[in-house]
Amino acid sequence: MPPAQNAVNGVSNGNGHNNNAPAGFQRVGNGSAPLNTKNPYQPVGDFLSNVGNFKIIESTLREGEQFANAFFDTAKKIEIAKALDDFGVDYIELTSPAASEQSRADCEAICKIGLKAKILTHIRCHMDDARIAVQTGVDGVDVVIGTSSFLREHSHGKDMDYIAKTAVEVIEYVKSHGIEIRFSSEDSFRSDLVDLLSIYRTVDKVGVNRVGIADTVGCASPRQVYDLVRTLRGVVSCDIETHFHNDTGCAISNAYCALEAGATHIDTSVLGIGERNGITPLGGLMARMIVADRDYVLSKYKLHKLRDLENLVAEAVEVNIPFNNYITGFCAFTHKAGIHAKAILANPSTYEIINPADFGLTRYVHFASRLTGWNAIKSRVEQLNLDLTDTQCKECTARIKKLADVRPLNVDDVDSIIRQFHANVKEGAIDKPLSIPAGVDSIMAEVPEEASTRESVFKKQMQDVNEDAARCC
Ligand SMILES: CC(=O)SCCNC(=O)CCNC(=O)[C@H](O)C(C)(C)COP(=O)(O)OP(=O)(O)OC[C@H]1O[C@@H](n2cnc3c(N)ncnc32)[C@H](O)[C@@H]1OP(=O)(O)O
Ligand SMILES: O=C(O)CCC(=O)C(=O)O
Ligand SMILES: [Zn+2]
Repeated sequence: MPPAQNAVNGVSNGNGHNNNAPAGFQRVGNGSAPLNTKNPYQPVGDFLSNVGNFKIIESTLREGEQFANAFFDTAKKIEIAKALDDFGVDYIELTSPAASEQSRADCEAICKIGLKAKILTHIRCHMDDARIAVQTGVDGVDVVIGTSSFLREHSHGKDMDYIAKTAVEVIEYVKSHGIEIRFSSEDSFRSDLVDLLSIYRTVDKVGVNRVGIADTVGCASPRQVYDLVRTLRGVVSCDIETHFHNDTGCAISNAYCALEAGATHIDTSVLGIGERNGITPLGGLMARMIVADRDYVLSKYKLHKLRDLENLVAEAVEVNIPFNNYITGFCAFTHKAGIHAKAILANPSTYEIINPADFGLTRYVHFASRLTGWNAIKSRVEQLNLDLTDTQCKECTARIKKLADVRPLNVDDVDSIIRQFHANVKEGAIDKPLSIPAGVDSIMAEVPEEASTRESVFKKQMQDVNEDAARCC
């Protein structure tokens, strides 16, 4: 193992977890955390908060199928359902069996696999859909109907009295088949609050298992979410599910605020795929929640399967994983600036709130740039099993930076400078000018201006780092 790995792995956070979490990091919400330990990242919590006790309704096979690029054949749906189940999601939501003959057949097929996760299907608030749904073998039915004036007028044309009457009919019918039932108002945040609370109270009284709040157009802010969920928590006794679109970039924070306010279930999809730019991504939610309650998240979800799960779905819908994706983006755990690199090598908690190892991933120190510093270069020198004094490392770093001021470098360039510098030192010829490493010119010639190509060049460099076993830890 290269010395730099020891340097990083040897750090203790002093809280009894070998997790590189900030000192004093403590679990909250389970009654086991010492009350006198203050954790600055501790969620704002009270007895209604479910930040440390939530369930995931995974909707890649329902909301995700509404993503513009999605087409899942039966085999792919089964593969994704099994992967989600293996990851540990609590529920898997499937497209309405009323959508098409194949949707119905696929729903039945997935119900027969015998997964641990409960299987749900998602239908309109209509007896015709309910009749089809209960025949599929699902564990639960998610019923939805728009309650905002936009949707009441332009989508289904029904008033609140009709909605309440039909909702009660559908709920009682589904319940009579011994199947779990959820009632949700579509476009909840643009609906009248009195209408909303009234319909939720009605369905709660007839024994619905969950009510759902949906930010269908992605307009809600975290504070609005908190307020609505907290108000609803005081009105119904059943569970509260929430569903957040990401049009204005709040899907993860809204999910988190919903849990703080007392919601019990969060809808997700892998990579956030769904209508328009989608909903709360499963991986992003995991990133948020592991910071809030690491023990709970690790006890429920196989986080090291996240990358494969995302790759599976990304391939199925023919998209790339974004470079800045939560957790699995190619530079999510790469540290570049010298100040960061030095501190990371001393203790990863300095610049990381999430431990990549929790997700089976690795952190990297990027040292082939003019922003590098002698500590990063020293670590690389040690990885290369060379011996240079600190003063020599500083001199070598100065030479690397000089070249990096002129052109982009890759790992081979830096290694070549280090090796040549080392050879000169051993020859006693430290002042000998370094020749420009072979290949730099041709590498430069291959680097066009577009950021996307730069990303792929950097990606390749990071792969090289990986292959060279130059991992930080
Ligand atoms: C916000 C969301 O993502 S909700 C979930 C969206 N999911 C889907 O739409 C599933 C895929 N959809 C489909 O396959 C089709 O739209 C079907 C089978 C559901 C309906 O198809 P069609 O009968 O051809 O109707 P179409 O799609 O053109 O219009 C929607 C119909 O549902 C009605 N409707 C819309 N929402 C609801 C609702 N929540 N509850 C009851 N009826 C509704 C509309 O009034 C309209 O019926 P109408 O044409 O008789 O007025
Ligand atoms: O059923 C729900 O709660 C959500 C439906 C949906 O996808 C939405 O409103 O965006
Ligand atoms: Zn949605």
